[in-house]
Amino acid sequence: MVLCPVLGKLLQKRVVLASASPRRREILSNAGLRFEVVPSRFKEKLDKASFPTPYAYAVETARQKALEVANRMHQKDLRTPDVVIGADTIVTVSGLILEKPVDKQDAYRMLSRLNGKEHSVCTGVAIVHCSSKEGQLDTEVSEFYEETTVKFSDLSEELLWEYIHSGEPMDKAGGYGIQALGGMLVEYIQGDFLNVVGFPLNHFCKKLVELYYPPRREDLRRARQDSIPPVDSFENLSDVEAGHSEPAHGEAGRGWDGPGAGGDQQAGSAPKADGYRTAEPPPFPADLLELIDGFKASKALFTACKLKLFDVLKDEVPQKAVDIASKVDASVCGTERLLDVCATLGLLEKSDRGYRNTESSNLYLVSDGEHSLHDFIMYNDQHTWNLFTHLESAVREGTNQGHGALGRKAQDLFQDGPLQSKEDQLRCVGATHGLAKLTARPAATAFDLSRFSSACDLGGCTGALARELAREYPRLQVTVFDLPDVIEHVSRFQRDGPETARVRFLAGDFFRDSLPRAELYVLSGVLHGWPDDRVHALLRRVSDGAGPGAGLLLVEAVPDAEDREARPGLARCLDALLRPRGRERSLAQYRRLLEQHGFGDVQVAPAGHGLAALLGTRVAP
Ligand SMILES: Cc1cn([C@@H]2O[C@H](COP(=O)(O)OP(=O)(O)OP(=O)(O)O)[C@@H](O)[C@H]2O)c(=O)[nH]c1=O
Repeated sequence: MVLCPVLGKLLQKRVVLASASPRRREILSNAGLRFEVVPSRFKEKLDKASFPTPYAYAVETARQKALEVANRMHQKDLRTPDVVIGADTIVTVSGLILEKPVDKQDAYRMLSRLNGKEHSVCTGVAIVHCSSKEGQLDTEVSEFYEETTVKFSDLSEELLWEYIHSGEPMDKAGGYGIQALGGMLVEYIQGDFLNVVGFPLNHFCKKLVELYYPPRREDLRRARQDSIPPVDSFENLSDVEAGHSEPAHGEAGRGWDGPGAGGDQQAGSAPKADGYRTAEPPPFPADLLELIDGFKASKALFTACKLKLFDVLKDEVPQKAVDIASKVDASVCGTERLLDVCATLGLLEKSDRGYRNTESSNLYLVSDGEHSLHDFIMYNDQHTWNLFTHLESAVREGTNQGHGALGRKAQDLFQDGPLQSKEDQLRCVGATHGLAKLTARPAATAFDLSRFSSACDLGGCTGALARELAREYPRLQVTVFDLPDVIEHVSRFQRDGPETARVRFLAGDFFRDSLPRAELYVLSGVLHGWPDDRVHALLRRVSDGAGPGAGLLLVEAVPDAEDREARPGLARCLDALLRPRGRERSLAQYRRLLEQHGFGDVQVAPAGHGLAALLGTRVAP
């Protein structure tokens, strides 16, 4: 029985596996393929340095292995095979290609390099379709590669030698066999297991589908227009429904021993259940597909930031993938793919000379830049990403009570208590700083605050807003009041400027410690993070400390109808559902809060990016 129908396409053909590897033979025969084995005599001695990437080397070696067998069989047998399959597996670590060890010392060197680290296993595969014309061999090669990441545990010398003495490493790329004793060395893998063992069966089947069931021309045309990759599933295919029996060769649709493949399917004219006739296909859902792919784009950005790709590329000089890969300690083929994705997303510029940052990436994505959003991105990767995996239960239960839909886990993510580690704290402070830099200026200039000579920014973090206030109002002295855990990290984010001298930092808890005296209190992005009882407690304290005529400036995201149509508003709307302790409030609710606590004459102004500013004046009690 053949689970993958496309393998049935090969049943009528003379298929040859050009490999001596017992693993490849086993994988393919377990899948139900019938084939002969003719090991290749091609010497694996291509000059590795002449290939732009390790996978290009593996693919070319696979191609040469298969072609050598095809040529030899054609000359000797006079009965040319229909299909010859060649493969080559290599291991790459820190830009170095490892093949099979030549002796035990070599195996030791390889395994020591892999010890405790991640590496890539890449298998190149070539599928050679052969035909004979007037005694001449004609070949058409299709090739691909698959990459899997493997992580080794920290292994002792003793264990490494014990493994080497078992004899297992000697005929295996990288000096180990994941399918046997070597499995014990491996902490985790990402990707196709069989690819590590020596043959990427899943990708092979997909490739056969591509060859034997090519997409209809109209789909190809549309896909090209919309730059959406074709769907690559090999399920639900049968000879009858596909109507093709031979592989297609690119646009030309050339076949080997039958009519050319790749032609259009017969377009029926009967209306289908969805109301469209097959001859008049519905509009291509490009926007929808872009939306479906949205999370991949975010994750690509997160990964590039995590690897600090943008730091490596902050100089103007373009760099090649291979150099970047070694600087970020990642596989060349993986890095190259990620770089290409970043270029497609407009985060990098790609030219013949290599890759380099765009202006905007230099500004926002380099980790130590003044306007860096690196910490904010990392925060999203580590916390928000996880949080959003709970969206379905939050929506089902419709609660943001913390112990409701999300349980303790989500509470931990938004840290009700003290932040867990210094590193976490620093990241949170950096994330807040990056965001505050974006919103500080419009918030500081939403109203004329020149009548105040002192201000206190409660929960003002690194002082991004405080500095903008001090810059805008030359006689204003600003105190930033925040938790000791936050103030501790503030110096990391300070830049020199004439306003610096008028900004001071004070550590304290605004729910417990006495608040500094000031003519203007500022609460920017604070209240939405607290439930009503805490908000009232805080506003009562501010109100008690404020003399008549003192101001209270609130800056908050306000979910009014207009805002919800904008994307940031949408995201915040979902955030609010997921946050365990905070609360979304309308403009009217914030206004009422101010008035309830003795701040009258409330003015409202937009503060940019979906934020609103409210300024109330303390009336005499
Ligand atoms: C990482 C790993 C590799 N291998 C074997 O390593 C050989 C690679 O060498 P190759 O040059 O690609 O193939 P070959 O064995 O020389 O055969 P050939 O195709 O004739 O060149 C293949 O055997 C693979 O299974 C395993 O069995 N398990 C593993 O975890």
